Amino acid sequence: MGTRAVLALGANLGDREATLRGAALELAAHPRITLVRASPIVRSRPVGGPAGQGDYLNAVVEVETELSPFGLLRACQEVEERHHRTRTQRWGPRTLDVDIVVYGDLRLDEPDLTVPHLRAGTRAFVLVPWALMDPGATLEGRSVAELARRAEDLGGLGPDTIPLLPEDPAPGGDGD
Ligand SMILES: Nc1ncnc2c1ncn2[C@@H]1O[C@H](COP(=O)(O)OP(=O)(O)OP(=O)(O)O)[C@@H](O)[C@H]1O
Ligand SMILES: Nc1nc2c(c(=O)[nH]1)N=C(CO)CN2
Repeated sequence: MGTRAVLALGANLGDREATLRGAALELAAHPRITLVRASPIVRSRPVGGPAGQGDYLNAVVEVETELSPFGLLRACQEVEERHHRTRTQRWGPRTLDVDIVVYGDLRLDEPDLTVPHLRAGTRAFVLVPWALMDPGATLEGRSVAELARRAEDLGGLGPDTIPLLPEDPAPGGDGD
């Protein structure tokens, strides 16, 4: 029995939809990661960072994994790396971010890994798709849907959504 974890995906460069879909499928293809369910994609204005960046597409996925927290971080970074490689462009804004939002009930504060993710509880671009995927979800005992309502908004974008996966897994997710 693995651990349930929630991962946040974000992209604001290139073919953002294709990047998010590719990332979800690559995570699902990992031998020690099972994709349980996925949120729809939401659009949001960039939070922080330099001015003039394009809008983001964000989504979250729930996975079950036998990887350790650092093993899962590494798997996320491998997926990021694959999408950061742009042969024609110099280093620029990233095409893909994959963050660990929660890993079971674990609390960890290491130099390279903090879970739950430090800023997840205030980021609408994480909380809104998470609540859409799992209306009953909690983050450190608090309702994710409630946190999503209290977070800063998506910058005037959304709530129109785009499916992340061609065919969403059945509600509840554990159809095996
Ligand atoms: N929960 C986490 N998920 C992913 N990376 C994390 C986490 N906690 C700490 N990190 C560390 O953060 C680093 C990634 O920083 P990065 O430059 O991607 O931050 P960012 O995505 O720009 O900002 P933010 O952390 O606010 O999302 C990684 O090297 C990783 O070691
Ligand atoms: N809307 C939005 N803003 C961001 C995002 C993101 O994924 N979506 N990621 C960031 C760095 O992780 C910084 N700002």
